[in-house]
Amino acid sequence: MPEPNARQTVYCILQDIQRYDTYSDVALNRWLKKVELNALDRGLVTELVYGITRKQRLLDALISQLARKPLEKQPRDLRIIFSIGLYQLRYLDNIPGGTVVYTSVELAKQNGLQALSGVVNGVLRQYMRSREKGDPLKLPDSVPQRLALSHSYPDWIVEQWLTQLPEAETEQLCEWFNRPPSIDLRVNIQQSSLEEVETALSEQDIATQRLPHSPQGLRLMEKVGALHQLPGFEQGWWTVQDGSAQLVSYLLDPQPGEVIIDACAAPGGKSTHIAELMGDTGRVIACDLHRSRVKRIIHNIQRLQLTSIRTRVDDIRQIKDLTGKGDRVLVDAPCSGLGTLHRHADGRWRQTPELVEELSQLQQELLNAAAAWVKPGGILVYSTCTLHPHENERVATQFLNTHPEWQISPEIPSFATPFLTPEGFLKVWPHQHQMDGFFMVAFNYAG
Ligand SMILES: C[S@@+](CC[C@H](N)C(=O)[O-])C[C@H]1O[C@@H](n2cnc3c(N)ncnc32)[C@H](O)[C@@H]1O
Repeated sequence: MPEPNARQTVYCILQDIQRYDTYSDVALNRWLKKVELNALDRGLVTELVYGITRKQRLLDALISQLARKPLEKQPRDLRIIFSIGLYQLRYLDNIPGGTVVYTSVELAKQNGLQALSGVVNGVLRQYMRSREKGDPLKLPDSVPQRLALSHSYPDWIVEQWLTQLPEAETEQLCEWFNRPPSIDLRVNIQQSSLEEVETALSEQDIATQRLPHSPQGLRLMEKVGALHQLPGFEQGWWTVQDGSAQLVSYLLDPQPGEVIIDACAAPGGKSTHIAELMGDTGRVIACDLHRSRVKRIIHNIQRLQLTSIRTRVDDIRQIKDLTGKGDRVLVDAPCSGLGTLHRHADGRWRQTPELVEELSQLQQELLNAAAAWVKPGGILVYSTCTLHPHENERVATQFLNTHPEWQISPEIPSFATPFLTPEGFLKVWPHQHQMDGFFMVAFNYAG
């Protein structure tokens, strides 16, 4: 392998992603551990890998428009070099065009594409020339395709959003998910307080802002390095959890001494929040299908020094002994993650309408199974971090249609008003509320 520098590292990472379908974060972390780069170069590698992964559709369209041969007739590794060059020219204003062309041509020479280095030079220079007359990217007329291409999403995702939002808002949402994600903390009120965490962070010059809807929430206002090195992490003063995910436990509203069952609990973000809200009294039963993921719950419980949570590895559809045992039950279901696309650079390319339908079926089964665990008079909360109605509104409506003894809880907590839909569900839209996309609903058992 040629000498590792930032762009060569990006090339190797994108090759791994392309050849072995590796997740972008997995490939990035593996390579960043392997090569020695300074902080500036690590930042550039991260920006290029995530940025190119997100913008691959747009970059492919540019390559097809600028190169003589269609994309599928070019060597696969050439696409990587074009992408690295074009992404820098289009999005990284601080890197001079000449540097981008030179380093891209060098990449071609060093990676067995010597014969094509002239093509790399030609395509990148052509992009720079045509940009002087306007955007070289040609866009289709149809609204969904235009939005999908110009913000680099698959058509079906944008088409889906357009069924729920006006065009201008859909565009805002597309832009929102292309921005770097913010990081929110949830303060563990058993071990610390908002004020204590704010002070400890500000002593290290880390600015925070309180979250308007989450009483335990703080947003980090600038980029920080390794989160586990921040003050209070080892002592269990806080957990990383987005503001919208924090709302779920408030909707569940657990009371001290109650029995709460968290049906899909790993890695324990909501189970631990529930235990904190109950003052670590009563019992939280945290179930999950995967043993490896349950280990992560246990790890989090230990760090947060909570004693009221018991874990259980099981497919919740097979569990019989919890029937009628829960005062409140949470189903934070596995989902397509379409509300957290800003956190997963390849999320938009990995999901498909078919997978959404499979998930919708599974979600229905999980909700039906967990409903049997609620005591008469109890509460059942269903939540997801997706914005697809087939995983949200449709699952909830189908549940109500097939379970006449359940209704949407008529008591709407005051924090919930901004998110309330006409049907009585709560939906957090990122471009409106500046948080991850989330769906949640509380049901009352009247039986
Ligand atoms: C969205 S995640 C839960 C996140 C968690 N509530 C939190 O806040 O940290 C969904 C979880 O459902 C689990 N799961 C999927 N199918 C399941 C099943 N049949 N039974 C139990 N858990 C399941 C997955 O392993 C995954 O950990």
